[in-house]
Amino acid sequence: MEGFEIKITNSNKGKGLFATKKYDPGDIILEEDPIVSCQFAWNAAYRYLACDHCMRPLETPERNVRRLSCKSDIVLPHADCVEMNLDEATGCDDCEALYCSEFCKQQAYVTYHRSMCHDSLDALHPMTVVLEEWKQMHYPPETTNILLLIRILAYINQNSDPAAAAAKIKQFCHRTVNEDAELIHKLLGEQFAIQLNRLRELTAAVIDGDYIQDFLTPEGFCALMALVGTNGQGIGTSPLAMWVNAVSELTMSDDERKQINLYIDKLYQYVEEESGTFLNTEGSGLFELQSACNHSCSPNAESSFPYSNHRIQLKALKTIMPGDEICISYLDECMIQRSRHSRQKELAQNYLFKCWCERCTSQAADPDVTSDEDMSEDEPDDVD
Ligand SMILES: C[S@@+](CC[C@H](N)C(=O)[O-])C[C@H]1O[C@@H](n2cnc3c(N)ncnc32)[C@H](O)[C@@H]1O
Repeated sequence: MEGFEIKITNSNKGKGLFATKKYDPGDIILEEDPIVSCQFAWNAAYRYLACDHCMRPLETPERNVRRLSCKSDIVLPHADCVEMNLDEATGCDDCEALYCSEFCKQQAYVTYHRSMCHDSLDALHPMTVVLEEWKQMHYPPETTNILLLIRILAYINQNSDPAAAAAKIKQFCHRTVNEDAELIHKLLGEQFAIQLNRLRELTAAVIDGDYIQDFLTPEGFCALMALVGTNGQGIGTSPLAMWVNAVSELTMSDDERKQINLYIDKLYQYVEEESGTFLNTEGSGLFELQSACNHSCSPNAESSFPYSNHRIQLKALKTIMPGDEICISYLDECMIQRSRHSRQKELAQNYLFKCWCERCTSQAADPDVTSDEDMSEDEPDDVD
């Protein structure tokens, strides 16, 4: 590892990512492909077409914007500024999995797909059953992903050193049995114990192997679900965003630029009217380095997916000095502006931890953040 290391922060936050050199704003800290990733089941069900391995969109920006806005007559200008290479797309010979390239098809096959491949038209196949049942338990937005969990198990099974692969997975952030159960309760709701057991049985019917037995016991499966819930990194790609980025790079006159920006605003308005905020090809992945990155309400780094696939990039937002902890925000831009009380509530509810970042623990007042919404919340706010 160059420029950073993973070490224990303190007993409240566990491990963290620390700089070993100076980074200036905009510097790339790391880039990484996930151990495994996959698209959310609901996202795929709504025909957000993506490579089954790297999540690269498999529809053109024009087709994407037509589908999301329900306007079949939209013709995007400068459509050819986005290179999609859709003619390189290829399918698995035995099931319905679609890939953006022969490379992804091979990567998937050697990493996890060989032990999971099934005829997806067979409604009774255990894989189809587990995914259908998962979809009934989870309507978008999804917080975790049963297919990701099965891919993790398949990755262990297919690894040339399965014992080392299992040990690597066990090193991801995990908690006590009770904390895991609390997290799953939160993820699945009141029926969680029954549902968890059902998912465990269905998963065991899909995949089996000597080195994954620990993960298929009731406790082991609960811990694995919690591991996916706390370490699974959301991945989002969008053909429309690819087009918008590519258009912003084109040389044009000020007047043309003004026109195209107005046109883009209009497109997003159409899309929002029909599809709300459900715009991206979404899924999650398990990243070895990125998952060591803790949350801060005053982050010094941010992650993104600049290649429109599952490869993540971590970039400095501020100057980071050697020895500093590198933190991202798990909260969205709007939530991060709100008071300590609101942020803590959101993190406790959706991520099940009490935030020990510097902004939350500092005694200094932070008067910039009280919004009307904060003030109308149940408790008086301890404005930071
Ligand atoms: C993706 S992991 C980050 C790495 C983790 N600290 C570890 O030891 O592996 C996310 C978990 O780290 C902990 N965490 C992250 N940011 C935190 C913060 N600001 N305060 C307290 N705990 C935090 C929480 O337990 C959270 O579920």
